[in-house]
Amino acid sequence: MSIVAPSLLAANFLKLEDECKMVNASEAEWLHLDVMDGQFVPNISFGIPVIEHVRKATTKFCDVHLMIETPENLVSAFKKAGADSIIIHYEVCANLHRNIQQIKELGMKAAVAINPHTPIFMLDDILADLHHVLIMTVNPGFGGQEFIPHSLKKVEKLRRMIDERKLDVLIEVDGGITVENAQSLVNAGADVLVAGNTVFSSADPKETIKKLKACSR
Ligand SMILES: O=C(CO)[C@@H](O)[C@H](O)COP(=O)(O)O
Repeated sequence: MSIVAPSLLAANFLKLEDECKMVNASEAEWLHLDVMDGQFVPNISFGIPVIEHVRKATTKFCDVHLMIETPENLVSAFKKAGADSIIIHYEVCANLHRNIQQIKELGMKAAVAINPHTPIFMLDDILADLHHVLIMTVNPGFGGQEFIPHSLKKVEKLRRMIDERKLDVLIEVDGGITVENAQSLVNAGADVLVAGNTVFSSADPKETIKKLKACSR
């Protein structure tokens, strides 16, 4: 069974409480929260005050994906807002090891995201310090984009790297995940499926979450 993480970016922002209730009542274990700064990615989403409110409405593990520059300046504010895990981008962190330690010292699970152009081997010396790795399967910044097929190979490579070293690191995939392609990602080695539009634009979101969750290796 996979871990499903609905991405709130695709929710109806006028009805966030209802959207959280729907996720609470579903089989999803995580809620994925996309924070964008308009600098690292060409879009702005939501930030700390929204996450503080969502935290009160959700019973799920809050997985906060920081698509921002200098994430280290805001990590403790996101902890206060209720984050359970923080994902920072490999591409913006000159002191990645230090930044990961900072997240862990604050009592959160630490994760690194890599963009479609960043090879898996860049994670070689940080992998053992992570709770999960987020492989971006679209270019970050927008929901509703098409899955980049090459990502499957990256998931396979990372799975091999984790298994060969007998590490306990989860692989999360994010972007263009659908009920149709989810099983192939899980076969390749993914553990956590982030899904925005597939869930929130679905006629029956809870049933869609159930179908994603049923994907297993
Ligand atoms: O981080 C991002 C986009 O930058 C994702 O989390 C999207 O929110 C996924 O949306 P869908 O592709 O599933 O609609």
